[in-house]
Amino acid sequence: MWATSPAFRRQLVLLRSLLPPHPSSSSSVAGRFAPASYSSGSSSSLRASHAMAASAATVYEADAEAVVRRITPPLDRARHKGQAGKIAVIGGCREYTGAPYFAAISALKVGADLSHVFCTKDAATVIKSYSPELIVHPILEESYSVRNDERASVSSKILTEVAKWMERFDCIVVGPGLGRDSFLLDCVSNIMKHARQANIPIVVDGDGLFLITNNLGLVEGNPLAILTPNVYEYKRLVQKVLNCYVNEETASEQLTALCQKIGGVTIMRKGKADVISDGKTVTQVSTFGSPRRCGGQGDILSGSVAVFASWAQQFLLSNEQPTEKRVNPMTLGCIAGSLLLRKAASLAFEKNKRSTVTTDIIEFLGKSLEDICPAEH
Ligand SMILES: NC(=O)C1=CN([C@@H]2O[C@H](COP(=O)(O)OP(=O)(O)OC[C@H]3O[C@@H](n4cnc5c(N)ncnc54)[C@H](OP(=O)(O)O)[C@@H]3O)[C@@H](O)[C@H]2O)[C@@H](O)CC1
Ligand SMILES: Nc1ncnc2c1ncn2[C@@H]1O[C@H](COP(=O)(O)OP(=O)(O)OP(=O)(O)O)[C@@H](O)[C@H]1O
Ligand SMILES: [Mg+2]
Repeated sequence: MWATSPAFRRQLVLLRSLLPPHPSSSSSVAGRFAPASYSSGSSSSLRASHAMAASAATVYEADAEAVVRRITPPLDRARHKGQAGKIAVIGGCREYTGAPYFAAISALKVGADLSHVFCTKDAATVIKSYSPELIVHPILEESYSVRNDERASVSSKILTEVAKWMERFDCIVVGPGLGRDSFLLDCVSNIMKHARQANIPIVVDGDGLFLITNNLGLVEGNPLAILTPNVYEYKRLVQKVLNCYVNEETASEQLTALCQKIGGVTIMRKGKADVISDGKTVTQVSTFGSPRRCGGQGDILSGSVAVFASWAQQFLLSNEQPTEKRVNPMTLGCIAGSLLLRKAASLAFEKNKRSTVTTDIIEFLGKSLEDICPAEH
């Protein structure tokens, strides 16, 4: 049984060791963890359901605020530009310019220093006009703009152009507003392979999930890959990988199985609660956000997760925990990103009610982070 396995116990210890000591510190696991359904999400430890004796896919309610506080780097005056993170979004085509913009600007608003967008030429001018803060590379091409006999050379030119930048990025987000053009997706597959070789963490969302669902080799066995499926994207993944339908009664087991079958990846299944697994533990963030389901919230999430995942990696590296004792930084990134989006959505809804849209939520990312983790303390 996973719940009683040494690896499971190690994960519990790791999650605890990352977080600050609990005021009512006790050696018992029960003193530190509580069933997910009892959790307010505001204690200083990660809470779990049914403690150690629980079933294989026990779901933990993360103390997401503690995670955010822990991994967010201080605003150290000695730091230079770039040290708080350089993020790239691969997405943006004729149809979609909002999604890559939301993801890239959210990365900046959360605290990254630089945010790039690699998109098609059609999308680039539009995205630039939304914001001068973003660095926009109009390099992707769709089938309609490339002759058959030019495809190989255009594809290799695109890869060369992105590869020039790749090593500088702390995380890339593949998919928001990417579209599903076959030539463009082939080029993006090459970019993903290159990112993997360079050990760059990668958040796969939107049409990036469409791409990998049909080409699992792009993420198989990659511990630096985070998949953030919505309800449709999850359904497609489960059907493709597990060859069955989504079953809510065995939801956490199914999520764990999905991660294990793909191998090594972290998956955040978005919904009423965001449920996160790396195939070993299952954690959820269920802090209430907003009842508005306007399009684009997943894009904010992917940009935010990219920043937090890179901060979590840095945090764990600089705190020198032995490898076998490390919490998965990708999981921490998902937990933090989910909480921040939900807090911002809640504040935006309080102000705008039914008219709340994605840009309103982005406006509150700063305040939400400030409330949890003040810039000056
Ligand atoms: N403001 C913006 O720019 C925003 C842009 N956005 C961007 O939109 C893109 C799609 O993401 P989404 O979330 O709408 O697709 P999703 O929920 O999987 O599917 C819903 C239904 O639609 C269908 N379908 C979708 N795409 C299709 C296609 N190309 N061609 C054919 N069918 C397609 C799909 O059908 P199925 O695939 O199941 O057959 C399902 O039934 C993605 O790049 C995202 O980032 C969003 O982030 C929101 C804000
Ligand atoms: N039923 C729900 N109740 C509460 N929050 C939800 C619900 N569904 C989604 N969310 C929140 O909205 C965020 C975005 O999830 P959603 O399923 O809308 O993604 P998406 O469809 O990929 O979004 P996008 O329109 O950006 O593509 C999730 O992180 C989650 O916090
Ligand atoms: Mg989406």
